[in-house]
Amino acid sequence: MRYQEVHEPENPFSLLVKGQTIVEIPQVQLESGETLHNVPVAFKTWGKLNKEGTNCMVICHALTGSSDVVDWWGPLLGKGKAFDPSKFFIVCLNSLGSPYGSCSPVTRDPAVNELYGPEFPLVSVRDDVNIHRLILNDLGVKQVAIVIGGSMGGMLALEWCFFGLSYVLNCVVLATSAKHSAWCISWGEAQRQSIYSDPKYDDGYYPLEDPPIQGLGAARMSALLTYRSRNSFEERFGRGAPTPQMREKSLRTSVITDAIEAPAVSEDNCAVHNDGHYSYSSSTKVRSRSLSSNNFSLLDVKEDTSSIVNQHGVGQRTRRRPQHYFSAQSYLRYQAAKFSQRFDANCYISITRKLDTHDVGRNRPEFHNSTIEALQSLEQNFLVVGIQSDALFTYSEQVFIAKHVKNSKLCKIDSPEGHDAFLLEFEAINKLILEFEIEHVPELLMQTSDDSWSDSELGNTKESIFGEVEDPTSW
Ligand SMILES: CC(=O)SCCNC(=O)CCNC(=O)[C@H](O)C(C)(C)COP(=O)(O)OP(=O)(O)OC[C@H]1O[C@@H](n2cnc3c(N)ncnc32)[C@H](O)[C@@H]1OP(=O)(O)O
Ligand SMILES: N[C@@H](CCO)C(=O)O
Repeated sequence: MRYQEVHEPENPFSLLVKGQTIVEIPQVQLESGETLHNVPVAFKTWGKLNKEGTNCMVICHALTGSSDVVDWWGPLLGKGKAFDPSKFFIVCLNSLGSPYGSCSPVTRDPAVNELYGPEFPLVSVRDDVNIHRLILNDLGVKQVAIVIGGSMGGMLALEWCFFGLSYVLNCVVLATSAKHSAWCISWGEAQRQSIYSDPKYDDGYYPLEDPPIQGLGAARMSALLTYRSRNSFEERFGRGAPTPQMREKSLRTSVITDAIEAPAVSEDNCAVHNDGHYSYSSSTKVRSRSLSSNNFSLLDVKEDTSSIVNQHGVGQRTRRRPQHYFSAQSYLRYQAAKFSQRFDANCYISITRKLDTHDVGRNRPEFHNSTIEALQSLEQNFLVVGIQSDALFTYSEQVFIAKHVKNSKLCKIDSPEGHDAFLLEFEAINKLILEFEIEHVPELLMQTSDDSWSDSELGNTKESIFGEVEDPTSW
Protein backbone atom coordinates (compact mmCIF):
# COMPACT_ATOMS: atom_id res chain seq x y z
CA MET A 1 0.00 0.00 0.00
CA ARG A 2 1.02 3.58 -0.64
CA TYR A 3 -0.18 4.71 2.78
CA GLN A 4 1.87 3.70 5.73
CA GLU A 5 0.40 1.26 8.21
CA VAL A 6 0.11 2.36 11.83
CA HIS A 7 1.25 -0.55 13.97
CA GLU A 8 0.81 0.83 17.45
CA PRO A 9 -2.31 2.97 17.59
CA GLU A 10 -2.37 5.48 20.41
CA ASN A 11 -6.13 5.49 20.59
CA PRO A 12 -7.19 2.89 23.19
CA PHE A 13 -10.71 2.43 21.77
CA SER A 14 -9.27 1.23 18.47
CA LEU A 15 -7.82 -1.73 20.35
CA LEU A 16 -11.37 -2.94 20.98
CA VAL A 17 -11.60 -3.82 17.30
CA LYS A 18 -9.50 -6.88 16.67
CA GLY A 19 -7.67 -7.50 13.43
CA GLN A 20 -8.29 -4.19 11.69
CA THR A 21 -5.71 -2.34 9.60
CA ILE A 22 -4.96 1.31 10.28
CA VAL A 23 -3.15 3.39 7.68
CA GLU A 24 -2.16 7.02 7.80
CA ILE A 25 -2.98 9.53 5.07
CA PRO A 26 -0.49 12.41 5.21
CA GLN A 27 -2.98 15.22 4.64
CA VAL A 28 -6.70 15.60 4.11
CA GLN A 29 -8.72 18.68 3.25
CA LEU A 30 -12.16 18.62 4.91
CA GLU A 31 -15.38 20.10 3.55
CA SER A 32 -15.17 22.72 6.30
CA GLY A 33 -11.91 24.00 4.81
CA GLU A 34 -9.83 22.65 7.70
CA THR A 35 -6.85 20.43 6.94
CA LEU A 36 -6.05 17.32 8.95
CA HIS A 37 -2.51 15.91 9.00
CA ASN A 38 -1.34 12.34 9.57
CA VAL A 39 -4.91 11.07 9.34
CA PRO A 40 -5.43 7.49 10.55
CA VAL A 41 -8.08 5.46 8.72
CA ALA A 42 -9.12 2.06 10.09
CA PHE A 43 -10.66 -0.70 8.02
CA LYS A 44 -11.22 -4.42 7.69
CA THR A 45 -11.52 -6.55 4.58
CA TRP A 46 -12.81 -10.05 3.81
CA GLY A 47 -12.26 -12.03 0.61
CA LYS A 48 -10.06 -11.15 -2.37
CA LEU A 49 -10.16 -8.45 -5.01
CA ASN A 50 -10.53 -9.95 -8.52
CA LYS A 51 -7.90 -9.08 -11.11
CA GLU A 52 -10.17 -6.51 -12.76
CA GLY A 53 -10.67 -4.79 -9.38
CA THR A 54 -14.44 -4.87 -9.81
CA ASN A 55 -15.86 -7.18 -7.15
CA CYS A 56 -15.69 -4.74 -4.26
CA MET A 57 -18.57 -4.55 -1.76
CA VAL A 58 -18.36 -1.53 0.56
CA ILE A 59 -20.24 -1.90 3.84
CA CYS A 60 -20.75 1.28 5.85
CA HIS A 61 -21.27 1.12 9.61
CA ALA A 62 -23.85 2.97 11.70
CA LEU A 63 -23.34 5.60 14.40
CA THR A 64 -21.54 3.56 17.05
CA GLY A 65 -20.33 0.68 14.92
CA SER A 66 -16.81 -0.07 13.81
CA SER A 67 -15.04 -1.60 10.82
CA ASP A 68 -15.81 -5.02 12.26
CA VAL A 69 -18.89 -6.13 10.32
CA VAL A 70 -18.78 -9.47 12.16
CA ASP A 71 -19.58 -7.59 15.34
CA TRP A 72 -22.84 -6.01 14.18
CA TRP A 73 -23.92 -7.70 10.93
CA GLY A 74 -22.13 -11.02 11.49
CA PRO A 75 -25.02 -13.31 10.49
CA LEU A 76 -25.09 -11.70 7.03
CA LEU A 77 -21.44 -12.51 6.40
CA GLY A 78 -20.29 -15.87 5.02
CA LYS A 79 -20.50 -18.24 2.08
CA GLY A 80 -23.90 -18.17 0.41
CA LYS A 81 -25.01 -15.16 2.47
CA ALA A 82 -25.60 -11.54 1.46
CA PHE A 83 -21.99 -10.63 2.23
CA ASP A 84 -20.13 -13.53 0.67
CA PRO A 85 -16.32 -13.21 0.93
CA SER A 86 -15.80 -15.99 -1.60
CA LYS A 87 -17.47 -13.78 -4.23
CA PHE A 88 -16.87 -10.21 -3.08
CA PHE A 89 -13.91 -8.25 -1.80
CA ILE A 90 -15.70 -6.79 1.23
CA VAL A 91 -14.37 -3.59 2.78
CA CYS A 92 -15.68 -1.73 5.83
CA LEU A 93 -13.98 1.53 6.76
CA ASN A 94 -14.31 3.33 10.06
CA SER A 95 -15.82 6.82 9.90
CA LEU A 96 -14.14 10.02 11.04
CA GLY A 97 -15.16 11.04 14.55
CA SER A 98 -15.74 7.43 15.62
CA PRO A 99 -13.38 6.27 18.38
CA TYR A 100 -12.61 2.96 16.67
CA GLY A 101 -9.40 3.85 14.84
CA SER A 102 -9.99 6.54 12.21
CA CYS A 103 -9.18 10.16 12.97
CA SER A 104 -11.34 11.50 15.82
CA PRO A 105 -11.24 13.47 19.06
CA VAL A 106 -9.25 10.59 20.62
CA THR A 107 -6.51 10.95 17.99
CA ARG A 108 -3.37 12.94 18.74
CA ASP A 109 -3.24 16.25 16.90
CA PRO A 110 0.29 16.26 15.47
CA ALA A 111 0.42 20.08 15.56
CA VAL A 112 0.30 20.21 19.36
CA ASN A 113 1.02 16.59 20.31
CA GLU A 114 -2.21 16.34 22.32
CA LEU A 115 -5.51 14.61 21.67
CA TYR A 116 -7.85 16.71 19.53
CA GLY A 117 -10.58 16.37 22.17
CA PRO A 118 -13.23 19.07 21.68
CA GLU A 119 -11.04 20.81 19.10
CA PHE A 120 -11.55 18.09 16.54
CA PRO A 121 -12.95 19.89 13.49
CA LEU A 122 -16.42 19.33 12.11
CA VAL A 123 -16.42 16.34 9.76
CA SER A 124 -19.15 15.41 7.30
CA VAL A 125 -20.47 12.26 5.66
CA ARG A 126 -18.93 13.54 2.43
CA ASP A 127 -15.52 13.82 4.11
CA ASP A 128 -15.88 10.15 5.06
CA VAL A 129 -16.50 8.89 1.56
CA ASN A 130 -13.78 11.12 0.05
CA ILE A 131 -11.23 9.71 2.47
CA HIS A 132 -12.50 6.15 2.20
CA ARG A 133 -12.19 6.31 -1.57
CA LEU A 134 -8.47 7.09 -1.21
CA ILE A 135 -8.09 3.82 0.70
CA LEU A 136 -10.04 1.85 -1.93
CA ASN A 137 -7.78 3.32 -4.63
CA ASP A 138 -4.81 2.21 -2.62
CA LEU A 139 -6.24 -1.30 -2.31
CA GLY A 140 -6.54 -1.48 -6.11
CA VAL A 141 -10.33 -1.21 -6.32
CA LYS A 142 -11.39 0.04 -9.76
CA GLN A 143 -15.14 -0.15 -9.28
CA VAL A 144 -17.53 -0.65 -6.37
CA ALA A 145 -20.00 -3.37 -7.32
CA ILE A 146 -22.29 -2.61 -4.42
CA VAL A 147 -22.32 -0.24 -1.47
CA ILE A 148 -24.49 -1.07 1.54
CA GLY A 149 -25.34 0.74 4.75
CA GLY A 150 -28.01 1.29 7.38
CA SER A 151 -28.81 4.46 9.32
CA MET A 152 -25.62 6.58 9.24
CA GLY A 153 -24.15 3.86 7.02
CA GLY A 154 -27.00 4.51 4.60
CA MET A 155 -26.04 8.18 4.48
CA LEU A 156 -22.52 7.17 3.46
CA ALA A 157 -23.88 4.70 0.91
CA LEU A 158 -25.94 7.48 -0.68
CA GLU A 159 -22.92 9.80 -0.79
CA TRP A 160 -20.81 7.05 -2.41
CA CYS A 161 -23.27 7.07 -5.30
CA PHE A 162 -22.41 10.67 -6.16
CA PHE A 163 -19.03 9.43 -7.46
CA GLY A 164 -21.10 8.29 -10.43
CA LEU A 165 -22.18 5.13 -12.18
CA SER A 166 -18.72 4.51 -13.64
CA TYR A 167 -17.43 3.95 -10.10
CA VAL A 168 -20.38 2.73 -8.00
CA LEU A 169 -22.86 0.36 -9.65
CA ASN A 170 -25.40 -0.64 -7.03
CA CYS A 171 -26.59 0.59 -3.66
CA VAL A 172 -28.55 -0.81 -0.71
CA VAL A 173 -29.73 1.58 1.99
CA LEU A 174 -31.66 0.65 5.11
CA ALA A 175 -33.45 2.84 7.66
CA THR A 176 -31.71 6.01 6.57
CA SER A 177 -32.54 9.39 5.07
CA ALA A 178 -31.63 11.66 2.19
CA LYS A 179 -31.31 14.52 4.67
CA HIS A 180 -31.15 14.43 8.44
CA SER A 181 -34.59 15.36 9.72
CA ALA A 182 -35.46 18.05 12.28
CA TRP A 183 -36.56 15.20 14.56
CA CYS A 184 -33.17 13.48 14.36
CA ILE A 185 -31.27 16.77 14.71
CA SER A 186 -33.27 17.46 17.86
CA TRP A 187 -32.62 14.06 19.42
CA GLY A 188 -28.92 14.50 18.70
CA GLU A 189 -28.98 17.91 20.36
CA ALA A 190 -30.78 16.58 23.45
CA GLN A 191 -28.20 13.78 23.73
CA ARG A 192 -25.28 16.19 23.41
CA GLN A 193 -26.83 18.38 26.11
CA SER A 194 -26.83 15.37 28.45
CA ILE A 195 -23.09 15.13 27.94
CA TYR A 196 -22.48 18.88 28.34
CA SER A 197 -24.39 18.85 31.60
CA ASP A 198 -22.11 16.28 33.21
CA PRO A 199 -19.67 18.36 35.35
CA LYS A 200 -16.92 15.99 34.30
CA TYR A 201 -17.36 17.02 30.69
CA ASP A 202 -15.44 20.23 31.40
CA ASP A 203 -16.07 21.72 27.95
CA GLY A 204 -14.59 18.58 26.46
CA TYR A 205 -11.19 18.90 28.14
CA TYR A 206 -11.68 15.91 30.44
CA PRO A 207 -8.87 13.40 30.97
CA LEU A 208 -9.48 10.13 29.14
CA GLU A 209 -8.94 8.36 32.44
CA ASP A 210 -11.91 10.14 34.04
CA PRO A 211 -14.48 10.83 31.34
CA PRO A 212 -18.07 12.10 31.74
CA ILE A 213 -19.61 8.65 31.79
CA GLN A 214 -22.87 9.75 33.44
CA GLY A 215 -23.62 12.25 30.69
CA LEU A 216 -22.60 9.85 27.95
CA GLY A 217 -24.67 7.10 29.55
CA ALA A 218 -27.72 9.35 29.75
CA ALA A 219 -27.23 10.26 26.08
CA ARG A 220 -27.15 6.57 25.15
CA MET A 221 -30.29 5.87 27.18
CA SER A 222 -32.33 8.42 25.30
CA ALA A 223 -30.76 7.39 21.98
CA LEU A 224 -31.64 3.79 22.69
CA LEU A 225 -35.27 4.70 23.27
CA THR A 226 -35.35 6.22 19.78
CA TYR A 227 -33.77 3.03 18.36
CA ARG A 228 -36.50 0.73 19.69
CA SER A 229 -40.24 1.05 19.98
CA ARG A 230 -42.81 1.53 22.68
CA ASN A 231 -44.37 -1.84 21.89
CA SER A 232 -41.11 -3.78 21.88
CA PHE A 233 -40.31 -2.38 25.34
CA GLU A 234 -43.79 -3.18 26.58
CA GLU A 235 -43.55 -6.75 25.37
CA ARG A 236 -40.02 -7.24 26.57
CA PHE A 237 -40.15 -5.60 30.00
CA GLY A 238 -43.70 -4.66 30.91
CA ARG A 239 -43.83 -3.58 34.54
CA GLY A 240 -41.68 -6.47 35.66
CA ALA A 241 -38.57 -6.54 37.76
CA PRO A 242 -35.32 -8.05 36.50
CA THR A 243 -34.78 -11.78 36.77
CA PRO A 244 -31.95 -12.87 39.07
CA GLN A 245 -29.75 -13.24 35.98
CA MET A 246 -30.39 -9.66 34.83
CA ARG A 247 -30.21 -8.34 38.35
CA GLU A 248 -26.77 -9.89 38.65
CA LYS A 249 -25.75 -8.15 35.43
CA SER A 250 -26.98 -4.76 36.59
CA LEU A 251 -25.29 -5.15 39.91
CA ARG A 252 -22.01 -5.52 38.14
CA THR A 253 -22.46 -2.22 36.32
CA SER A 254 -24.70 0.03 38.34
CA VAL A 255 -25.66 1.12 41.80
CA ILE A 256 -29.00 -0.65 41.80
CA THR A 257 -29.47 -3.39 44.34
CA ASP A 258 -31.48 -6.55 44.09
CA ALA A 259 -35.10 -7.20 43.24
CA ILE A 260 -37.04 -9.95 41.62
CA GLU A 261 -40.58 -8.93 42.37
CA ALA A 262 -42.41 -6.18 40.53
CA PRO A 263 -41.98 -3.04 42.64
CA ALA A 264 -44.65 -2.21 45.16
CA VAL A 265 -45.46 1.47 45.56
CA SER A 266 -43.57 2.72 48.54
CA GLU A 267 -40.95 5.39 49.06
CA ASP A 268 -38.36 2.76 49.96
CA ASN A 269 -39.03 0.52 47.01
CA CYS A 270 -38.85 3.33 44.50
CA ALA A 271 -35.88 5.11 46.04
CA VAL A 272 -33.86 3.89 43.12
CA HIS A 273 -35.55 6.56 41.02
CA ASN A 274 -33.61 9.13 43.01
CA ASP A 275 -30.16 7.82 42.22
CA GLY A 276 -29.35 10.84 40.14
CA HIS A 277 -29.43 13.10 43.19
CA TYR A 278 -26.24 11.62 44.48
CA SER A 279 -22.81 10.99 43.19
CA TYR A 280 -21.63 7.64 44.40
CA SER A 281 -17.98 7.60 45.14
CA SER A 282 -17.85 3.87 44.81
CA SER A 283 -19.80 0.74 43.96
CA THR A 284 -20.01 1.92 40.37
CA LYS A 285 -17.61 0.71 37.77
CA VAL A 286 -14.99 3.20 36.75
CA ARG A 287 -12.86 3.19 33.68
CA SER A 288 -9.17 3.29 34.04
CA ARG A 289 -7.04 3.71 31.01
CA SER A 290 -3.46 4.48 30.43
CA LEU A 291 -2.88 6.15 27.12
CA SER A 292 0.87 6.14 27.34
CA SER A 293 1.09 2.42 27.86
CA ASN A 294 -1.76 1.62 25.47
CA ASN A 295 -3.05 -0.48 28.29
CA PHE A 296 -6.81 -0.18 28.08
CA SER A 297 -8.28 -1.70 31.16
CA LEU A 298 -12.00 -1.20 30.72
CA LEU A 299 -13.24 -1.95 34.13
CA ASP A 300 -11.94 -1.59 37.56
CA VAL A 301 -14.73 -2.58 39.88
CA LYS A 302 -14.52 -0.95 43.25
CA GLU A 303 -16.29 -2.49 46.14
CA ASP A 304 -19.37 -1.04 47.67
CA THR A 305 -19.30 1.35 50.58
CA SER A 306 -22.40 2.33 52.38
CA SER A 307 -22.11 6.09 52.26
CA ILE A 308 -22.77 8.68 49.63
CA VAL A 309 -21.77 12.26 49.27
CA ASN A 310 -24.36 14.84 48.45
CA GLN A 311 -23.49 16.27 45.04
CA HIS A 312 -23.23 19.75 46.50
CA GLY A 313 -20.74 18.48 49.00
CA VAL A 314 -23.09 19.04 51.95
CA GLY A 315 -22.13 16.32 54.33
CA GLN A 316 -22.39 12.56 54.36
CA ARG A 317 -25.64 10.61 54.22
CA THR A 318 -26.31 6.99 54.67
CA ARG A 319 -26.97 5.32 51.39
CA ARG A 320 -30.47 4.01 50.91
CA ARG A 321 -30.74 0.48 49.67
CA PRO A 322 -33.71 0.25 47.36
CA GLN A 323 -35.01 -3.28 47.04
CA HIS A 324 -37.17 -3.02 43.94
CA TYR A 325 -36.93 -1.51 40.56
CA PHE A 326 -38.18 -2.02 37.02
CA SER A 327 -36.63 -4.33 34.49
CA ALA A 328 -36.83 -1.62 31.82
CA GLN A 329 -34.86 0.66 34.12
CA SER A 330 -32.19 -1.92 34.76
CA TYR A 331 -31.90 -2.55 31.02
CA LEU A 332 -31.35 1.16 30.31
CA ARG A 333 -28.81 1.51 33.08
CA TYR A 334 -26.95 -1.56 31.93
CA GLN A 335 -26.89 -0.31 28.34
CA ALA A 336 -25.69 3.13 29.48
CA ALA A 337 -22.86 1.63 31.50
CA LYS A 338 -21.91 -0.73 28.67
CA PHE A 339 -21.83 2.13 26.18
CA SER A 340 -19.82 4.46 28.42
CA GLN A 341 -17.16 1.79 28.57
CA ARG A 342 -16.83 1.50 24.80
CA PHE A 343 -17.34 5.04 23.51
CA ASP A 344 -15.90 8.50 24.05
CA ALA A 345 -18.03 11.57 24.82
CA ASN A 346 -16.22 13.96 22.43
CA CYS A 347 -16.50 11.32 19.71
CA TYR A 348 -20.22 11.05 20.37
CA ILE A 349 -20.55 14.80 19.95
CA SER A 350 -18.43 14.78 16.79
CA ILE A 351 -20.26 11.92 15.11
CA THR A 352 -23.76 13.20 15.94
CA ARG A 353 -22.78 16.63 14.57
CA LYS A 354 -21.65 14.83 11.43
CA LEU A 355 -25.15 13.37 11.03
CA ASP A 356 -26.51 16.91 11.22
CA THR A 357 -24.49 17.87 8.11
CA HIS A 358 -26.22 15.20 6.05
CA ASP A 359 -28.31 16.35 3.11
CA VAL A 360 -27.47 14.94 -0.31
CA GLY A 361 -28.60 18.24 -1.84
CA ARG A 362 -26.43 20.43 0.40
CA ASN A 363 -23.79 22.46 -1.40
CA ARG A 364 -24.51 20.84 -4.77
CA PRO A 365 -25.25 23.83 -7.01
CA GLU A 366 -25.37 21.50 -10.03
CA PHE A 367 -28.64 20.23 -8.49
CA HIS A 368 -29.71 23.68 -7.25
CA ASN A 369 -28.87 22.47 -3.73
CA SER A 370 -32.04 20.44 -3.91
CA THR A 371 -32.31 17.09 -2.15
CA ILE A 372 -34.85 15.85 -4.67
CA GLU A 373 -32.82 16.86 -7.73
CA ALA A 374 -29.71 15.29 -6.21
CA LEU A 375 -31.58 12.00 -5.70
CA GLN A 376 -33.01 12.20 -9.21
CA SER A 377 -29.49 12.43 -10.62
CA LEU A 378 -28.48 9.03 -9.23
CA GLU A 379 -28.26 6.25 -11.82
CA GLN A 380 -27.34 3.24 -9.70
CA ASN A 381 -29.73 0.38 -9.01
CA PHE A 382 -31.10 0.88 -5.53
CA LEU A 383 -32.66 -1.32 -2.91
CA VAL A 384 -34.28 0.85 -0.23
CA VAL A 385 -35.33 -0.96 2.95
CA GLY A 386 -37.52 0.65 5.59
CA ILE A 387 -38.74 -0.54 8.97
CA GLN A 388 -42.44 -0.12 9.54
CA SER A 389 -42.02 0.68 13.27
CA ASP A 390 -39.00 3.02 12.86
CA ALA A 391 -39.90 6.34 14.48
CA LEU A 392 -36.43 7.83 13.98
CA PHE A 393 -35.67 7.28 10.29
CA THR A 394 -39.28 6.81 9.33
CA TYR A 395 -40.59 4.55 6.62
CA SER A 396 -41.84 7.68 4.82
CA GLU A 397 -38.21 8.82 4.51
CA GLN A 398 -37.38 5.57 2.70
CA VAL A 399 -40.38 6.12 0.43
CA PHE A 400 -38.96 9.58 -0.33
CA ILE A 401 -35.61 8.13 -1.43
CA ALA A 402 -37.20 5.37 -3.50
CA LYS A 403 -39.61 7.81 -5.13
CA HIS A 404 -36.86 10.09 -6.40
CA VAL A 405 -34.10 7.61 -7.29
CA LYS A 406 -34.87 6.34 -10.81
CA ASN A 407 -33.88 2.69 -10.51
CA SER A 408 -35.07 1.78 -7.10
CA LYS A 409 -36.97 -0.97 -5.35
CA LEU A 410 -38.60 -0.23 -2.00
CA CYS A 411 -39.11 -2.92 0.64
CA LYS A 412 -40.63 -2.82 4.08
CA ILE A 413 -39.66 -4.97 7.06
CA ASP A 414 -42.61 -5.47 9.39
CA SER A 415 -40.65 -5.60 12.61
CA PRO A 416 -41.80 -4.30 16.00
CA GLU A 417 -38.19 -3.49 16.95
CA GLY A 418 -38.12 0.07 15.63
CA HIS A 419 -35.03 1.62 14.04
CA ASP A 420 -32.57 -0.99 15.38
CA ALA A 421 -34.42 -3.66 13.37
CA PHE A 422 -31.82 -2.99 10.67
CA LEU A 423 -29.31 -4.56 13.08
CA LEU A 424 -31.62 -7.28 14.35
CA GLU A 425 -33.80 -8.68 11.54
CA PHE A 426 -31.00 -10.61 9.87
CA GLU A 427 -33.13 -13.19 8.10
CA ALA A 428 -35.30 -10.63 6.29
CA ILE A 429 -32.33 -8.40 5.42
CA ASN A 430 -30.24 -11.30 4.16
CA LYS A 431 -33.06 -12.40 1.86
CA LEU A 432 -33.70 -8.92 0.44
CA ILE A 433 -30.02 -8.23 -0.26
CA LEU A 434 -29.43 -11.65 -1.82
CA GLU A 435 -32.40 -11.16 -4.14
CA PHE A 436 -31.04 -7.76 -5.14
CA GLU A 437 -27.61 -9.26 -5.85
CA ILE A 438 -29.09 -12.05 -7.96
CA GLU A 439 -30.82 -9.40 -10.05
CA HIS A 440 -28.01 -6.88 -10.34
CA VAL A 441 -24.64 -8.61 -9.89
CA PRO A 442 -25.33 -12.17 -11.13
CA GLU A 443 -21.91 -12.40 -12.83
CA LEU A 444 -20.15 -11.85 -9.50
CA LEU A 445 -22.29 -14.44 -7.75
CA MET A 446 -21.39 -16.99 -10.42
CA GLN A 447 -17.63 -16.41 -10.14
CA THR A 448 -15.56 -17.46 -7.18
CA SER A 449 -12.91 -14.88 -6.49
CA ASP A 450 -11.47 -16.53 -3.42
CA ASP A 451 -11.25 -20.35 -3.55
CA SER A 452 -9.44 -20.43 -0.27
CA TRP A 453 -12.17 -18.61 1.69
CA SER A 454 -13.47 -20.49 4.71
CA ASP A 455 -16.08 -19.10 7.08
CA SER A 456 -13.91 -20.20 9.98
CA GLU A 457 -11.91 -17.01 9.26
CA LEU A 458 -14.86 -15.04 10.60
CA GLY A 459 -14.39 -16.27 14.16
CA ASN A 460 -17.41 -16.12 16.43
CA THR A 461 -20.47 -14.46 14.98
CA LYS A 462 -23.75 -14.12 16.82
CA GLU A 463 -25.63 -17.18 15.65
CA SER A 464 -29.16 -15.96 16.23
CA ILE A 465 -30.74 -14.70 13.06
CA PHE A 466 -32.83 -12.40 15.20
CA GLY A 467 -29.81 -10.85 16.87
CA GLU A 468 -31.03 -11.60 20.36
CA VAL A 469 -28.45 -13.68 22.07
CA GLU A 470 -30.46 -14.63 25.08
CA ASP A 471 -33.55 -16.56 25.91
CA PRO A 472 -36.31 -13.96 25.57
CA THR A 473 -38.35 -15.69 28.27
CA SER A 474 -35.70 -14.63 30.77
CA TRP A 475 -36.68 -11.00 30.31
C1 LIG B 1 -15.76 -2.23 19.39
C2 LIG B 1 -17.21 -2.17 19.58
O1 LIG B 1 -17.72 -2.50 20.60
S1 LIG B 1 -18.17 -1.58 18.30
C3 LIG B 1 -19.45 -2.63 18.02
C4 LIG B 1 -20.64 -2.63 18.93
N1 LIG B 1 -21.68 -1.78 18.53
C5 LIG B 1 -22.19 -1.73 17.32
O2 LIG B 1 -21.86 -2.46 16.45
C6 LIG B 1 -23.24 -0.73 17.09
C7 LIG B 1 -24.45 -1.34 16.63
N2 LIG B 1 -25.00 -2.33 17.57
C8 LIG B 1 -25.99 -2.01 18.41
O3 LIG B 1 -26.46 -0.91 18.46
C9 LIG B 1 -26.49 -3.13 19.31
O4 LIG B 1 -25.44 -4.01 19.57
C10 LIG B 1 -27.65 -3.92 18.70
C11 LIG B 1 -28.78 -3.01 18.35
C12 LIG B 1 -27.22 -4.67 17.48
C13 LIG B 1 -28.08 -4.98 19.72
O5 LIG B 1 -28.09 -4.41 20.99
P1 LIG B 1 -27.69 -5.26 22.25
O6 LIG B 1 -27.43 -4.34 23.37
O7 LIG B 1 -26.62 -6.23 21.94
O8 LIG B 1 -28.98 -6.09 22.47
P2 LIG B 1 -30.14 -5.86 23.45
O9 LIG B 1 -30.76 -4.55 23.31
O10 LIG B 1 -30.99 -7.03 23.27
O11 LIG B 1 -29.46 -5.93 24.90
C14 LIG B 1 -28.90 -7.10 25.32
C15 LIG B 1 -28.05 -6.81 26.54
O12 LIG B 1 -28.84 -6.21 27.57
C16 LIG B 1 -28.86 -7.06 28.72
N3 LIG B 1 -30.19 -7.01 29.33
C17 LIG B 1 -31.36 -7.41 28.79
N4 LIG B 1 -32.36 -7.16 29.66
C18 LIG B 1 -31.81 -6.59 30.76
C19 LIG B 1 -32.33 -6.11 31.98
N5 LIG B 1 -33.62 -6.13 32.26
N6 LIG B 1 -31.46 -5.57 32.88
C20 LIG B 1 -30.14 -5.51 32.61
N7 LIG B 1 -29.59 -5.97 31.46
C21 LIG B 1 -30.42 -6.49 30.55
C22 LIG B 1 -28.57 -8.42 28.18
O13 LIG B 1 -28.08 -9.30 29.16
C23 LIG B 1 -27.54 -8.12 27.10
O14 LIG B 1 -26.30 -7.90 27.69
P3 LIG B 1 -24.92 -8.15 26.86
O15 LIG B 1 -24.88 -7.11 25.81
O16 LIG B 1 -23.85 -7.98 27.90
O17 LIG B 1 -25.01 -9.53 26.31
N1 LIG C 1 -27.81 0.94 17.38
C1 LIG C 1 -27.24 1.73 16.35
C2 LIG C 1 -28.19 2.84 16.08
C3 LIG C 1 -27.77 3.90 15.17
O1 LIG C 1 -28.33 3.72 13.93
C4 LIG C 1 -25.87 2.21 16.76
O2 LIG C 1 -25.61 2.29 17.96
O3 LIG C 1 -25.04 2.48 15.91
